[in-house]
Amino acid sequence: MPDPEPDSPASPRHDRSEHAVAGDGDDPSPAPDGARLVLATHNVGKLSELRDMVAAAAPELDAQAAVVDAGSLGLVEAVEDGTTFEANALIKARAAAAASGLPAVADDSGLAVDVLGGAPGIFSARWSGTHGADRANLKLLLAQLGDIAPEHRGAQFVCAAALVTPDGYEHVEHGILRGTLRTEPAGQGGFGYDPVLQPDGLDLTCAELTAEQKNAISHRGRAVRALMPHVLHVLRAGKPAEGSAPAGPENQPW
Ligand SMILES: O=P(O)(O)OP(=O)(O)OP(=O)(O)OC[C@H]1O[C@@H](n2cnc3c(O)ncnc32)[C@H](O)[C@@H]1O
Ligand SMILES: [Mg+2]
Repeated sequence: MPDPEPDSPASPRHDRSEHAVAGDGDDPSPAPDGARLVLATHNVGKLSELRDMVAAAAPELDAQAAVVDAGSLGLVEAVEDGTTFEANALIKARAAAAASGLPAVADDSGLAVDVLGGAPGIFSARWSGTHGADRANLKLLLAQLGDIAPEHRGAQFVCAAALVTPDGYEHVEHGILRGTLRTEPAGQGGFGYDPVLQPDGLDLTCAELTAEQKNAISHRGRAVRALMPHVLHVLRAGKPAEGSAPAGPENQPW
C-alpha cells in the first residue's frame, strides 16, 4: 500500500460540515414509519458493520425499514466529551434516543497501543488533529512507533456498545480484539486502523479479512453480540421489563 495521504476534508466517511453542533436547538427529523431502532453513528464503516450485526442477530426484523441511522435522520453529532469509551458511547446513544424518540445503539471504540499506555484510545478518531482523518491518523501512529520492535508492538481494539431507550433504560457491553501492529499498512477492507492491526493467531491484518471474518472476532462484534439480547428485548417488549434482566431470544412476533 502506498504511503497514506491525509484524508480529503470532503471524505464521505465523515462529512461533518453538514451537521450542526449538538444542542444548537435544531428540531430533529421525525423517524420514518416503521423505524424501530437508531444506530447512533456517523462513521459509515462502523455503520455497515453494525447493520450486519443487527441483521444477523435479528433475521426476522425488517432491518431495511426498522433500522435507521443518525445521519439519515439528520441527527447532529453529539459532543464526545466523556473520558472513557463507555461514557462516550452513552453520550451518543442518549443524544440519539432523545432526538429520535427511538431506542438507540451507539459504539465508542478505538485502538489502545501498549507502548503508548493505551493511546490513542478515546482519541483514536482524531489522533492526527482532524476528526475522521483515517489515513492521517494511521500515518502518524506508524511514525510514532517507527523504532518499536515487533515484540513490543502489542495493541488492541476496544469497543463499548451502549443501548439507551427514550424512557431511560441504559445498558453497556464491552469487547476487545488483541493483536500486533504492523510497520506498514496492508489490505483494503474495513476502516480506520484496520490495515495495521494483525489479530493474535492470524497472519492477516483486519483490513485483509472479509467483513464477516472481522465481525466474528472484532471488539465491536463481541460487544454488539452481547448487547443484542437487550436490544431484542426492548424491541419486542416496547420497553425493558422492570427489575428483570432482558430475556434471551424468544419466539415472539415483531
Ligand atoms: O462517533 P461515531 O459517529 O460513531 O464515529 P467515530 O469514527 O467518531 O467513532 P469513535 O468516536 O468511536 O472513534 C473510533 C475511531 O477508532 C478507530 N476504530 C474503531 N473501531 C475500529 C475498527 O473496527 N477498525 C479500525 N479502526 C477502528 C477509528 O479510527 C475510529 O474513527
Ligand atoms: Mg466519534
